[in-house]
Amino acid sequence: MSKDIEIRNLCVSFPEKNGVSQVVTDVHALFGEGVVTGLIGESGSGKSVLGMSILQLLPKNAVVEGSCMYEGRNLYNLTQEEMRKIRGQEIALIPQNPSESLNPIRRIGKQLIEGVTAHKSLSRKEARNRRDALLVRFGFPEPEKINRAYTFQLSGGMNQRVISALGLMEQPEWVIADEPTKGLDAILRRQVYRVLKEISEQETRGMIVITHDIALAGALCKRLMVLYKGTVLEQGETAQILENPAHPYTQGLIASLPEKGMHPIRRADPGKISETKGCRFYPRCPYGTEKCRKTLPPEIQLPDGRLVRCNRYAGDI
Ligand SMILES: Nc1ncnc2c1ncn2[C@@H]1O[C@H](COP(=O)(O)OP(=O)(O)OP(=O)(O)O)[C@@H](O)[C@H]1O
Ligand code: NI
Repeated sequence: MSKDIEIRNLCVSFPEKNGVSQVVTDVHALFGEGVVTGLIGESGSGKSVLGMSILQLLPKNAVVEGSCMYEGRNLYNLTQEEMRKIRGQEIALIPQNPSESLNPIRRIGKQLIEGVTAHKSLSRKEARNRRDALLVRFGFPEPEKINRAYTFQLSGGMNQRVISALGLMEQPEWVIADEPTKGLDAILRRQVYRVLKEISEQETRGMIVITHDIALAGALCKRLMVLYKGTVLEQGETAQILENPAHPYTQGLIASLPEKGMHPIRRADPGKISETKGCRFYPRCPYGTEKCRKTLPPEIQLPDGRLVRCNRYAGDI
């Protein structure tokens, strides 16, 4: 049975007072076994929504259409009971907001072993050993101090690392790490990167890393998916995308990196903002045409294998 995670035709919307707000539109993604895939894109592009959809962790009012196949089952159709068996043990999420996931009135050490002992995947002693070893790997040389602490006594960056350890406690087959290096200084970022790299090579079947940290994505991920306003504009091998971005948005994203001179992507043309039918990037695109304004470009495969959703590669403009 395939341990790939394959998303097809994913659309996610939220009902609003004046209609619906569609935040993910027709996403296809194959997260292959043995591959670390990075999801990159500006704030609000739908990275976390996509990640959370896999584990049915979106709020109840979210409307999720499409399929997410894993081991022959569509995860979007599983009951909460079936989903509970998958979360944490098969596929674990390291969430974006640690403070929402940690209990404010329980000591960190207890929280880290709770899930494992409830699922009986490890004995109490094994669970404590794994917890302490993970804490050391995530940059806490004296784990007993952290174990005794409460979440409010820790900094944002410390909580972020605690939540990474928590996500890995049950030795999941898959890890979805949402901004694992957020709030960390350069040294700790490198440390977290090294641990995730080791874990992806030694323990997991695959990993999805959601990040704004393109350096992290470049170092850790074999493949990248670039999201913009809920659509995937480019996906393929990391080296191809970073060295030779094809989509005008990816080109802009890379040109805005500090090492590339920090040239910001230009703002949306106010006259074009209301265009909603065509390419999502049309209002900001330096190459936008009438065709881009009117229709969502198809996903086009380039000779090197990557997929790009842009009319410039459709061959007829
Ligand atoms: N519960 C919700 N109700 C309504 N809209 C939502 C909800 N959750 C997310 N959204 C909207 O969905 C869009 C995508 O949000 P998402 O959190 O996935 O972005 P993101 O790419 O992870 O951004 P960031 O990098 O800031 O974390 C945003 O426009 C957001 O406002
Ligand atoms: Ni997010």
